[in-house]
Amino acid sequence: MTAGVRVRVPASTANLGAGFDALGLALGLHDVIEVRRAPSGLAVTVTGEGADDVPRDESNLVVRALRAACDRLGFDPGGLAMTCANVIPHARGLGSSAAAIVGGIAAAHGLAGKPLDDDALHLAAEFEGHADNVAASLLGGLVVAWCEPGPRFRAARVEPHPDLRPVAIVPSEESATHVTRGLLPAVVPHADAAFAAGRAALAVHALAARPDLLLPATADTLHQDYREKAWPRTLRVVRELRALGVAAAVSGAGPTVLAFTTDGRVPAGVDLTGFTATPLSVDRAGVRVDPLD
Ligand SMILES: Nc1ncnc2c1ncn2[C@@H]1O[C@H](COP(=O)(O)OP(=O)(O)O)[C@@H](O)[C@H]1O
Ligand SMILES: N[C@@H](CCOP(=O)(O)O)C(=O)O
Repeated sequence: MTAGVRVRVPASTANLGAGFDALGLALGLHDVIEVRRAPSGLAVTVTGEGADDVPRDESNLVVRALRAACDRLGFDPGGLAMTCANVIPHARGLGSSAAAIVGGIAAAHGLAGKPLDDDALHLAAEFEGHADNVAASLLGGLVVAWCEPGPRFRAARVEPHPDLRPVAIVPSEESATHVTRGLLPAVVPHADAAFAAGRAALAVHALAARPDLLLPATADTLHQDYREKAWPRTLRVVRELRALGVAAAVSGAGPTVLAFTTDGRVPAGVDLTGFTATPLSVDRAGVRVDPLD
């Protein structure tokens, strides 16, 4: 048991085209959470993203995930003083909720002196409802996530190609993931499912070994068009970039556009008014937990 922990947890982009709920990539954009043991009670301080919105009590997502992980570990942390320095934009499709959940679970494991394990991934995915973002934040790099009967969430990490330079093109407006999941149909045509299976498999190969195949690899038939009415400008940017040969896709549930490049550039000629384009690195390490004095 330690006096406190510092957790650094990466953002993520999910789906990567047609890999709906299955593929994720960790990004070099990190929230930092510090949790110290205290005699009693709960004190939460939040700076940066969500500072005006997120709750400071037991309903805070980081705290809820931390408590759930402590329960699973049979560990009573006592009182807690937590500070969250948030950088990942909220409700933009860059996995802020997944990072909050993984951050809370990682803090619990750090305080209890237990390594992160497969149960931590399953718990995080249960919280989030799907494993693609949480697996990326937990493991780093490129992840393939799936769910076994039980249900039991699992994921495998794949080393991304060293030349990958993602660019996040982030609009100012927000879009809640649960809202745009509600726009998805219960069934899709078999031909669309077959298209998506091929492209998602190709995406893993392209992101790991063949960046020259990223354009066909990031085409989607499973979610983007169904969600268009939530963020029409996002899909316009995706289509314009793809027409210019850039492997662009909706990041997670949107509204951010993710351009999978090898030079960190997006071409001039696409109207990005209202968006901010930020080149990012790929996070290869996943969540990091360090003891505090
Ligand atoms: N660091 C955080 N601390 C507390 N709550 C958070 C944090 N990050 C995200 N959330 C919660 O998750 C919501 C965004 O989740 P979601 O709609 O899934 O979008 P995203 O694509 O950013 O994960 C926020 O509005 C907030 O309620
Ligand atoms: N597969 C999920 C991914 C959601 O990612 P987020 O970053 O938008 O939370 C989906 O498409 O709903």
